[in-house]
Amino acid sequence: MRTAYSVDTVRTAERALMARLPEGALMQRAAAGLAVVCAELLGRVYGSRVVLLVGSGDNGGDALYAGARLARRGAGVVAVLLDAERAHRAGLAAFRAAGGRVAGSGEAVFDGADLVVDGIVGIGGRGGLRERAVPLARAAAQSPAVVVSVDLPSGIDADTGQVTGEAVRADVTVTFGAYKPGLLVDPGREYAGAVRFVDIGLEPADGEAELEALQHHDVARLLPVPTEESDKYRRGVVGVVAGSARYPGAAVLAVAGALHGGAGAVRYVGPAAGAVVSRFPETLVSEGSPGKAGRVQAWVAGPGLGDDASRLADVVAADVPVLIDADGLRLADARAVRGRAAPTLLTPHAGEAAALLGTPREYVEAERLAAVRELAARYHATVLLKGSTTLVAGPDGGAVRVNPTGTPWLATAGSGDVLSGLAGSLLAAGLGVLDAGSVAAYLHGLAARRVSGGAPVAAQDVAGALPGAWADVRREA
Ligand SMILES: NC(=O)C1=CN([C@@H]2O[C@H](COP(=O)(O)OP(=O)(O)OC[C@H]3O[C@@H](n4cnc5c(N)ncnc54)[C@H](OP(=O)(O)O)[C@@H]3O)[C@@H](O)[C@H]2O)[C@@H](O)CC1
Ligand SMILES: Nc1ncnc2c1ncn2[C@@H]1O[C@H](COP(=O)(O)OP(=O)(O)O)[C@@H](O)[C@H]1O
Ligand SMILES: [K+]
Repeated sequence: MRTAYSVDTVRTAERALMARLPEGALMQRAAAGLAVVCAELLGRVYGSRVVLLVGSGDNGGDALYAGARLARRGAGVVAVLLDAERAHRAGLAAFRAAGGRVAGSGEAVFDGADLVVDGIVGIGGRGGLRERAVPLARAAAQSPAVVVSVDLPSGIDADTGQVTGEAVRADVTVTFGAYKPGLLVDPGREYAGAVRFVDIGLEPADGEAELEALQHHDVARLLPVPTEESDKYRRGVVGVVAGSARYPGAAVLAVAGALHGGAGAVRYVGPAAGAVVSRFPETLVSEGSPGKAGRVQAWVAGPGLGDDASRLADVVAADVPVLIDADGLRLADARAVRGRAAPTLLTPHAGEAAALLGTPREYVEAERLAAVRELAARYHATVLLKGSTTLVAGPDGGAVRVNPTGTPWLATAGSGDVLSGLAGSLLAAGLGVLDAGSVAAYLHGLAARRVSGGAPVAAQDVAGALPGAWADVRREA
């Protein structure tokens, strides 16, 4: 599991570690790691040209010490100081002693640069970039040089990933001691480029993580795998309430996802039974009410219902885990959802989340982490917020899961229906609700990447690639 920690938690861990180490040791560890990554990116350090953007805090200090290391190896390193009076004193002295040079005012430092090191501001930053730093961020973006951000891209909020105004766009971010949430959650994540982690010995307290990202081995451990004793009922039955005369395809896609989620059988209840069976004859179909469809271990309700709320109340009243998606989020009775005793998983995209919260969509997109937590608390439900960064939050606080797989090619009609079916099937197979949501998002994203390879994908191809994604996870874990 990869974990990310808030600035407060990082600061506490930093103080504890600093108390045990000689002064300056932590910054030396950070700068050494940063210099190693810079050297790797340069290929040949000797004769290369490096520009440091140096703010007046320790983030600038890291850049200066790393610049000193590169200068000693024969790079031509020039530092642009945002505030000459307040630049990290010892770092600047070391930089100069190593042959580094401070840029004069108006000097065209970016011309011919191979690498720009962004040490403007790190976890001490508040708000978007200050005015004086903005032209530097723009010039770095326009230059062909590789941009490396120190700890995090200057201007992104470390705790939330929010970007207010301008921020540095990095090709690579070298982060120290702990991942920060803003590196894993959009929009900040997009500014960070590839994130490299440098271990400086920091040990944030157990249970303090803000975010968790599953990795292959975590997912492999959670996947439901049948044993000798299994039969289709013991593996779990998932019920799908989706589709309408107008949107039969949503039912087909949700069933496609459900068939690949590990449940032993899929029941479909609704008016698209004909379309479902002609595509997936293995589905058990009925047209009446969900309450009369036979036993299931979890329900998926909502995709493609249109305005037909008639089958929802039965599902919301069921005493098994229920996933509510798409039209179901609009149609379900909020009080009944909040009052459920069995686990509930809501899977809105940003627009649906905004409608549930009564906020503008822009708020959800800018502050995904706050939005998903707020929704989970308000509905006493686990919430999977879809989009460029998929987050899954439980109703009782605790770390939010952030999905590390996926591709923007997933933004295609019907791919959310596949995800609902998949997650519902994992619920029916017995996974906890946070695990079912995050494992589904992981496999879904992996399947999309597998099938896309940089080209457009259709939702049914994502469903078709799910078995391959399972196999990859189990083989590579
Ligand atoms: N944690 C660890 O274990 C380790 C941490 N280390 C490093 O220390 C870094 C944190 O250093 P830090 O605390 O000195 O703060 P930092 O990020 O340099 O920012 C403060 C400066 O930025 C300014 N400023 C503020 N907002 C701004 C904005 N929007 N736009 C522009 N400027 C802005 C602010 O100005 P002021 O408000 O004072 O006028 C002040 O001058 C951390 O990220 C990591 O790199 C490693 O060395 C070792 C291990
Ligand atoms: N920019 C993006 N990058 C990555 N994944 C995305 C992006 N936009 C949407 N997705 C994913 O695509 C899927 C779309 O689901 P949804 O919005 O419900 O579409 P539909 O209702 O048409 O099925 C979700 O899994 C979501 O996380
Ligand atoms: K930075």
